Amino acid sequence: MNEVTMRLNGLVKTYLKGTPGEVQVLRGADLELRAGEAVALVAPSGAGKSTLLHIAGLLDTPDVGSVEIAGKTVNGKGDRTRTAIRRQDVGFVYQFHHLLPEFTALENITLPQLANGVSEKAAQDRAMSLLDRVGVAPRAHHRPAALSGGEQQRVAFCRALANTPKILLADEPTGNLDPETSDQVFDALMALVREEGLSALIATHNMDLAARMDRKLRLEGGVLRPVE
Ligand SMILES: Nc1ncnc2c1ncn2[C@@H]1O[C@H](COP(=O)(O)OP(=O)(O)OP(=O)(O)O)[C@@H](O)[C@H]1O
Repeated sequence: MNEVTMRLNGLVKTYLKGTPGEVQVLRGADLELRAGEAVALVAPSGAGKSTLLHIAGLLDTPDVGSVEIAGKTVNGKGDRTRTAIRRQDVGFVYQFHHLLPEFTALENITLPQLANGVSEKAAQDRAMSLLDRVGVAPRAHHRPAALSGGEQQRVAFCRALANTPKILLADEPTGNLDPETSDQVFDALMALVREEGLSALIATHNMDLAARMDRKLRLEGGVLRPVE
C-alpha cells in the first residue's frame, strides 16, 4: 500500500465556545490519505468543509485532535514550522483562482518556487511544463484578466503544484465554471494529480465529479464517513 501522506485523528473544533452562538463543527473527524489517491469530500453547506480543509492545510488548528502531514506531526509546532510544512507539502486550490492580477500566468507559477529557494531557470522550466500539461502554455505570458475562466483555474492548479507538494487540498475547484468547462478543467486537474502521484482531497457538491475520484467521504454531524 502507498505511504500515508496525511493523517487527521479525532479532530474537534468549536466556534464561539461558551457563547449562545456556540457551534461544534467537528466532533472527532478522522482521515487518512495515501499517496496517489484522490478523495472526494462531500458535505451539506455549513457542515464544516472549509473548517476541515483549513485544519488539514495548517491554516487553522483543532481544539482537540492531531494532524500529521508527510510523516511530520504538526501538533504543538510554532507558526514558522507550520508555515514551512504548508509551503513544502501542501497545495491549495479554491473556487476562485486568487491569481495575482499584475503578474503573468508564468510568473504566478514561478513566484512561489522562487520564495522556496528554487533557481529562476528551474522555476520557469517547472512552470512551463505544468502549463503545457494543462494546455495553457500558449497563454503563459498573459495576465489573468486576459485568460478565460477555465484557463485561469488551470493556471491556479499549476500554481498549487509548483512546489511539488505531496497533498492537494481543493475547495470546489470548478465551482464557478459552466458545466462543460468544469468537466474539462476537472479532467486537467485529475491528470495532474495522477501524474504527480499526489494525495488529493477535493471538496465538491458535484456528484458526477465525486464519482470520478477513488473514494468519497461525507462530512456530516462533525465526522467523516465513507459514501458507498
Ligand atoms: N470563524 C468562525 N466563527 C464562528 N462560526 C464559524 C466560523 N467559521 C465557521 N463558522 C461556522 O461553522 C460552521 C461550518 O462552517 P464552514 O465554513 O466550515 O462550513 P462549510 O461546510 O465550508 O460551508 P459552505 O459549504 O457553505 O462553504 C458554519 O455554521 C459557520 O457559520
